[in-house]
Amino acid sequence: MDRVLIEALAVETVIGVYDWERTIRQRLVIDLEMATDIRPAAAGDDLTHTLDYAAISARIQTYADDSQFELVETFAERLAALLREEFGIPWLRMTVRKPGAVPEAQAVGVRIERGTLVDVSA
Ligand SMILES: Nc1nc2c(c(=O)[nH]1)N=C([C@H](O)[C@@H](O)CO)CN2
Repeated sequence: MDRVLIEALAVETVIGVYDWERTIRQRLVIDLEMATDIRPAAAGDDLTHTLDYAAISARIQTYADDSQFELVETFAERLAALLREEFGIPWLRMTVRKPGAVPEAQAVGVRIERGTLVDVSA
């Protein structure tokens, strides 16, 4: 199935398990792959028939502004559920990276896939 992409979306949020992390905002970087059939939008050149990556990016920003989880797992899981429900996304793959959390690593984080991937192409 086709995908609409958002790559390396940077957000600031309260995230972390340690006391010092509860008082600051840290950067998370999100990659999102969303399954959808893009042909209806392409046929009519019509944004209303596809997943609007600008609207979804804006929703992720407000979610990050308002959330204060300890684990990146919780941040990712709840965001995936919210996006699937609000935007009717049948399947998504989301990577949430926390740069700088482990100084020796470029980034650490989680990757999840949620929903059902139905191939309607061909
Ligand atoms: N699997 C996870 N491991 C860790 C997390 C996390 O969210 N998921 N968080 C931390 C700390 O908050 C860390 O990022 C502070 O540097 C440790 N391990």
